[in-house]
Parts: sequence; structure tokens; C-alpha cells
Amino acid sequence: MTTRRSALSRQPMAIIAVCMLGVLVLLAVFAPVVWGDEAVAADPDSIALPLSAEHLLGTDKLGRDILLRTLVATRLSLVMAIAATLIGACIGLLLGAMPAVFGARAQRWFASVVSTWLAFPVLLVAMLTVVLLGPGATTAVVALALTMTPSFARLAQTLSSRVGGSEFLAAARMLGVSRRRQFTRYVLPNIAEPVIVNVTTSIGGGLLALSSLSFLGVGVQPPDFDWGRLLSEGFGEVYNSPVAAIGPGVAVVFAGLAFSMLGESLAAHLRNREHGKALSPRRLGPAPVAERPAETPSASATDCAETIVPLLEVDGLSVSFPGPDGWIRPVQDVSFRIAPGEIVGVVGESGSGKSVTMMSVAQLAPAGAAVTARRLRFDGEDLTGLTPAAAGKVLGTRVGVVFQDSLMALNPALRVGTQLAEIPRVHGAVGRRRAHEMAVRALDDVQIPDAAHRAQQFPHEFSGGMRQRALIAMSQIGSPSLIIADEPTTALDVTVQRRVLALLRRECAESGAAAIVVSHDVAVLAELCQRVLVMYAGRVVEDVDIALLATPERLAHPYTRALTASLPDLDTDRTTPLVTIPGEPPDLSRPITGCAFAARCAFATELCRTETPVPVPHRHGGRVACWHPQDAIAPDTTPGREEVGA
Ligand SMILES: Nc1ncnc2c1ncn2[C@@H]1O[C@H](COP(=O)(O)OP(=O)(O)OP(=O)(O)O)[C@@H](O)[C@H]1O
Repeated sequence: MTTRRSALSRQPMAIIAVCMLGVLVLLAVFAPVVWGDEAVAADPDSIALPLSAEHLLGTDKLGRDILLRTLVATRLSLVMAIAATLIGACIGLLLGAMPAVFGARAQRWFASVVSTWLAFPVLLVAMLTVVLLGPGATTAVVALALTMTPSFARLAQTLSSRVGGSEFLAAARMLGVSRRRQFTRYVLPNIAEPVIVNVTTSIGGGLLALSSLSFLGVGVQPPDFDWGRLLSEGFGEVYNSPVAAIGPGVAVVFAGLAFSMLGESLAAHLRNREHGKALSPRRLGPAPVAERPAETPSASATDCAETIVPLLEVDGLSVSFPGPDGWIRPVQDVSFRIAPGEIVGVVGESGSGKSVTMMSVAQLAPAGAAVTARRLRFDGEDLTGLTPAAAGKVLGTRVGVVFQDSLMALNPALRVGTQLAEIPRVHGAVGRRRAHEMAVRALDDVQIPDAAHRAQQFPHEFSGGMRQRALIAMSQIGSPSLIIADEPTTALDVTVQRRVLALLRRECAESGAAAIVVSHDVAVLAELCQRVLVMYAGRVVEDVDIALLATPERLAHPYTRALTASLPDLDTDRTTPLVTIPGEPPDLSRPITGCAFAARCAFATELCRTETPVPVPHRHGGRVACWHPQDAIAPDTTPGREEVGA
């Protein structure tokens, strides 16, 4: 709550809006008390006076001071606008959000009522109300509330439809939570914020609408007066005293602006909060770049396959996100190479930075990420220092990405075939018909039955496995040299997983594309990959031949050993509890001294707690970043490590 208040109080627009509202509230409370009598008492000696020092806005035809009347009218004008908006919002919320806790039939009925109501012209509703109730302040409030109700209902309907289909509400229903409680505890809190923002801005609009009604003579009736009434009277005298209409006019604009600005500030604040409570990068200073000890050769320079020109070469990749207390560093000094046609796995505990690393390589880092690298080369082209947009252009169709969540990765509003065809159309300047043929062929290639028909369908009409295959087809359609698959089978059941994996392997074999496959699943990687990068706390701690995962005693890093024992695979008995690695991964928002795994490692020494190990070539043929590698093949003779011992 403190954060929320302080974040809002940093917005200049919010400060101005609150000051303006403060003035209005003071006037609404005190003006009628202080100037109430003066504002209504006629003075025959001061009839229709022009502006003067005594009467800054002149007087009306009964000799009353127009400025004082404007100030006194603040209370009635605000109360009416707020009341009408709140009534409209409450009825709208009931109509729009209540159906979420009833069945689909009720939702359809309520949706029809709201749509019909929305179709009525606003003026017609207002006129009808006046005809039925007769002119007056109450009528104006009712008329305004009735015209506001359907738009609030539509907003609530849209917002609550997401909650209506949510699993937590379904669970509440199953638990027998009453409808009233479902509405107040489950639906309302989840739609409250945007509704509150809308109510605030609507009060500004309501003020204008009420003033118009009073101006037209169907709102507040004498002897009562609001700003609209005063405007109407002022316009009546516009030829004698043009300033008479200025006061109430300015008041309406002032109050309308105050509410609109407050609403906008609230909306901006909520938008910012969606992106986390992070400090702005400007306040945080430049993003940190991981230092490499001077005497250590670059990991990529000592990497395997020296003779092969790598397809992808990543050296010293670091990714940071602005956080509430400083930079969060989920990826630090990551280096690796991928040879053409090679399939490499990436494994590590949740939060170890696998996805952020690979998405950063593909120039798809999440918004707000600060990505730096000493070297980033793809297919002979140097991407170092390019903006993500420029690097993304270079990568074009040469990198295909298979995302984890196929439902989120596919555009729900476009047919699957159209989405696939978009790639050759945009990147290959291929004609519409040819691009569509390519899309159908790509779907057929990934064994989607009746591909021509399926291409016409929307993503929600596909099963999870089919969507994932469509994503693989999408990643292939541009004939990429590298596929980055981020947990491509996590959401699928075991049988479908195997089919999707076989497909991915076949696609890579046929096209000769290299692939990076991020997964929690050792079996997935074992079926696909030749090599695996093991990540811990944002660093690659071991780079090892996939075959060694089956023989943990030959793995060098204590973390890799613990991880292979803890990760489930396709054949894991899910009814028995999984082995867990004792301890917690480190907090990435704090600087880590030494090896990040030291606190959880049985072999850690003082050196591990003070010096960060970098990946160096190891006798198992890969690389390992550990002061005490554990493989039992031969005693550790790595220079500089003898004195530490295991
Ligand atoms: N948009 C973001 N803003 C701030 N921090 C982020 C953001 N995205 C990721 N992170 C940070 O990066 C860390 C690594 O995330 P990443 O998704 O790469 O982990 P992962 O190893 O792929 O985990 P998982 O296997 O659960 O997907 C996260 O724990 C989080 O702290």
C-alpha cells in the first residue's frame, strides 16, 4: 500500500488532480455555509451589474453575485454528478458482472439486455426520463444514471467474463460457495480496479452531462441552482453581461478536468504496476555487466568443436531487469556455441534463467530487460551492439521459435493457416496463394490430418498437441538454421510429448537446422540432444555430452548431479515424491559472491564462497564451472585446483 501511494504521489498529473479536487471539496463543504445566504438573497440595488472589484463576475438580474453563486453551486453540482455515476456504476456492475456467477444462459440473457440498452440513444433515454418524472435535480440524476448504466455493464461484462471462466471460480463453485459470496469475494475484487478508474473519469463526463440537462432547463429547477442552471441563466444575459456565463463554465471545465486527470493518473498507475514495482532504469543506473576474471580465457574461445565454424556464438551474455531494490540479474556471463545442425539442451531448476537466456539470444527478451553481450554472432554475422529490432531483422526467418504455451503464442483472432502464411508473406515477399500453400504443406509436414481444412480453423479449435505441432510448423516454415524451443512439450501428456519430440527431431534432421531445447525433462533432452547446458542462478555451470546424464558419477558439477536425481522424466513414477535439492536458489536481486551453488553444496570450501568459478574445459569433453568437480573418471588435475581438493 505504501508503494502504491508513493508511486501515485510521484505522478505530476495525480498531484495536480488531487490539488484541484481538494479545492472542489473545500468549496463543496464550506461555500454553502459561508456564502449560502448571500448567494440566494436578491438585491434590487445591484441588478445586472457588470464585473467590478466588488462583484468579480458581476451580478444576475436579481442582483445576486454570480461568483458567489458559482462557488455555492459546487456542492449540488458535485453531489449530483457523483450520485448519478455511482448509481449507474452499481446497476451496471450488477447487470454486467453478476451473470459471471450464473450459467451461460443467464449470461446470454443479460448480454442481450445490455446490448439493447446500449442501442438506445442517450438523449432519448434522458428525454423519456424527464417526460416520465418531470424536470428537476432528481430526474437529472436518474436520467444520467440510466444513460451510464449500460456502458458500465458492458465494461463489467467484459472484465468479469475472464473471471467467470477462471479455475478459481470453478473451484469455489465446487466447494459450494454461495453465489452472493462468489460475486463479492471472487468476481468484484478481480474487476474492481478498472471499474474504479472508469467511475472516476465518468464523474467528469457526468458533470458536463448534468450541466447540459440543467442548461436545457430539464435539470435543476429554481430556486435551486447548479453550474448548468447558472450557465443557462448566464447565457440568457449574454448580450448584457458576457462574463456571467464564464464563472459556471470555468467551474464545469475545472471539475471535469480534475476527475478526468485523476482517472487517467489511476489508470497510468495501474498500468505501471502491471509491469511490476520496479524502479525506473534511469534511477537504477546502467545495467550491471558480469565481470570475467582477467586471466580466464573466454569460455567460447576455449569451447568444443574448435574446427567447426559455429552457427551461434554467445559470449558473456548478461540480462538484467529493473527491480524495486535495484537490478535483478537472472542471466550472468553466459557463453556457449552451437554448431550447425547440432541439437543442444538447456536444463536447470525453475528460475535458473533458461528461458530468459534463449529468448534474449532470439531478440525476444521480455520488455524492460537490459541485454548485454561481449559477443553475439549468428551464422557469421555479428549482432553485438545492435538494437533488438536491428538484430531481429538480421535473424529474420533464420531463427524459428517454439514457445511453451501454444495458446498464448498463437493469435486467437486469426486462422492457423493465415498465421503460418504470414511468415513467408512478410519475410519472403511471397504471394498470398503461394504462402497459403506453404502453410498447408507445413501443417501437413507436422502430421496434422486434413491440413487444408485445419488451416482454416482458429487456434482454439486445435487440441494442445496439435497447437504445439502447428507452432513447430510455424518455426519451420521460414527454413530456419536454428530452432529455439522453450519447453515445447511441458503442457502435453506423455504420449503427445513423445510424438512432438519425434517430430522436432525429424524436422531438424530433414532440414539440417540446429536447435536449442529448453526443458525440465531429462528424458526429453536425452531423446533429442547431443549436448546439454546446465544452468544455475543465471550461469552455465556445466556443458556436457547428453550421454553422461545417464551416468551421474561421470558428471562433474555437484549441481548437475543433484539436478539429474531430482528431475522427473517421461517414465518417472508420478505417484512417488520427487527427490529435491536441499536449500533454495539464491536471490538474484542481490549480488552473489563466489559460486552461487556454494550454500547448497556439500563440497563447498572458502574458495567457493569468495571466488566465482567460470566454465573451463573439463576432461569429460565439455566444460564445468566448479572449484571441486566431482567426476570419478580420474583425479582432478585442472591447474590451479590442486590446492583446494574435493
Ligand atoms: N519480465 C521479467 N521481469 C523481471 N524479472 C524477470 C522477468 N522475466 C524473468 N525474470 C526473472 O528471471 C528469472 C529467470 O526466469 P526464466 O524464465 O528464464 O527461468 P527458467 O529457468 O526458464 O524457469 P522455468 O523453468 O520455470 O521457466 C526469473 O526467476 C525472474 O526472477
